[in-house]
Amino acid sequence: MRYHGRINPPLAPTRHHIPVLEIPAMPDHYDALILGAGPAGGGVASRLAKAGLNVAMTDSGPYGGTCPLTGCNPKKVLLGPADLSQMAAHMKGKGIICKPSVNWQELMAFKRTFTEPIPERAFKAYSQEGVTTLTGGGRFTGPDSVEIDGRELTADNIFICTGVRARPLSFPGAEHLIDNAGFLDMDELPEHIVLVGGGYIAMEFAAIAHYCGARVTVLQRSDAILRGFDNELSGLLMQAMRDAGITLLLNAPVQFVDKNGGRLRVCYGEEGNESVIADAVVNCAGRVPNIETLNLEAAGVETGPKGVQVKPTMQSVSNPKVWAVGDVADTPYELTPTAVLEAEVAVANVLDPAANRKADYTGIPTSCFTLPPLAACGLTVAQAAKQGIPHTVITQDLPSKFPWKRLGEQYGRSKVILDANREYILGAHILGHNAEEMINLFAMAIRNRISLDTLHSTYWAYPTCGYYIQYLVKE
Ligand SMILES: Cc1cc2nc3c(=O)[nH]c(=O)nc-3n(C[C@H](O)[C@H](O)[C@H](O)COP(=O)(O)OP(=O)(O)OC[C@H]3O[C@@H](n4cnc5c(N)ncnc54)[C@H](O)[C@@H]3O)c2cc1C
Ligand SMILES: NC(=O)c1ccc[n+]([C@@H]2O[C@H](COP(=O)([O-])OP(=O)(O)OC[C@H]3O[C@@H](n4cnc5c(N)ncnc54)[C@H](O)[C@@H]3O)[C@@H](O)[C@H]2O)c1
Repeated sequence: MRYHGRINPPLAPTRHHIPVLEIPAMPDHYDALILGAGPAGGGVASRLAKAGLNVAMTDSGPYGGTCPLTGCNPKKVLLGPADLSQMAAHMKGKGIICKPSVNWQELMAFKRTFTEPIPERAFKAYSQEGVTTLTGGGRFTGPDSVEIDGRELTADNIFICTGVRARPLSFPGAEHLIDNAGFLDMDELPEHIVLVGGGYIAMEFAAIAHYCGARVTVLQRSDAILRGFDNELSGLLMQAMRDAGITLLLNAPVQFVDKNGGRLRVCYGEEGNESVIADAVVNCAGRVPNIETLNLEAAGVETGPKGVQVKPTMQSVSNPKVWAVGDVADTPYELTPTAVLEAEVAVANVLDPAANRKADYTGIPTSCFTLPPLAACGLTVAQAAKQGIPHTVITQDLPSKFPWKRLGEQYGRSKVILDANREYILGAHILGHNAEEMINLFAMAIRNRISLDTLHSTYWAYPTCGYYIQYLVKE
């Protein structure tokens, strides 16, 4: 029997191309069927196929998922010139005489050299690994059966790896907003851009747009940004971004958006009495799981507001044939490394159910790629206090230390949480140039319980930021 994968409309507007391939004859039953070909689904599919299982994977959009197409990687490419521009601003009067200007069209063309080859490359790579690669959205028809494009497949294990998408907003005029995919693929840099929200995506996009030359307004509905990060450091980041010229408004819920000539009027505040005129408005108001179209009731799969409810083994709490991995699973993180971690855990449990492997999130690092970046790993001070863990906090200002001073950095701070005996690191929080790299060293120390003695007996390259870690863990 021959199967022709159908090209479904992608979830969000995208330029990516789904290859139309003749799929070889395929059975109706698989050892594993995976819905979603992002880092989570791909991680599961590759590992199970390598272990010799009969695996099929489908995606309703382009292969690759959010991270390489509309998330981590394109964002980091756009951040390159923004980073240079920020550095030049800090070095003004210290040897730099002109401000770099960014050619957005050229930058976008460069970004597309990363994103455009991904879907076809990923599709082919999984096929070559022995995965039956399908296209089309999956929809459960029973506890172990899924319909894809009119055809029913059954599997011993079904993996939900469908990710998350921008939260639909309900205020009038919400249809005028673009999402992360739209922002990261804009043909022109708008003169004035409004970002709705105050989390990772809003802050990162604010840094990119501002340092690439746009006027930026962030409208955050609550009284803080970047919840979950250390409050003092996120407050300092807010100060740094405001000083750089970004308008960052707290307690500013958007009430409605309407068209004003060729531009958009964004009305915000409790009564909607305040307004700004913008050329683009971006929905950065959090993410919701892609589960509505899966017909999970047919499979008896329980869900909550954060997605599919799973045991620490990544198995559904209500259907032992179903697993959920990555952003769509109701677990503590929505990050690429944790999607991979969860894929490893689920695969280990499918291959050896007696292993009963559980997801362990100890020492997962995260970085918000703002300018300056804010990175974190392990406990915050508030969490250590709430959990009643005796601890010591060591705070250091970075701009006075050589690696940051030589770059003219004005904002930077580290906060390291040690156990009460000052033997081990419980948490690390860094705001400043290179924070996103330094946090990896803290992650290694926290996850592997490396003692401060060992850190102190390590010799670091001088004069790197890493060299200064020894000073960040002592007063
Ligand atoms: C702007 C942005 C920047 C980010 N930056 C970072 C970063 O710097 N570092 C980091 O660690 N994380 C970052 N993330 C998060 C990271 O992208 C995600 O954690 C990661 O992609 C999760 O992988 P996933 O496979 O679970 O989901 P996804 O990558 O979203 O993949 C899900 C796949 O499922 C498909 N799908 C959806 N519904 C169906 C269906 N019914 N049937 C079949 N397929 C379906 C989708 O088309 C998609 O391909 C960022 C996210 C965004 C939005
Ligand atoms: N560098 C990174 O690793 C990176 C970058 C981007 C995204 N991500 C991942 O993606 C996830 C999603 O990012 P995000 O920025 O969308 O979410 P977020 O959870 O970080 O922030 C959501 C923001 O939207 C606001 N908000 C929520 N509901 C709202 C509403 N109805 N109206 C207006 N504002 C509202 C919240 O107050 C918050 O400020 C992150 O939690 C993170 O796990 C990671």
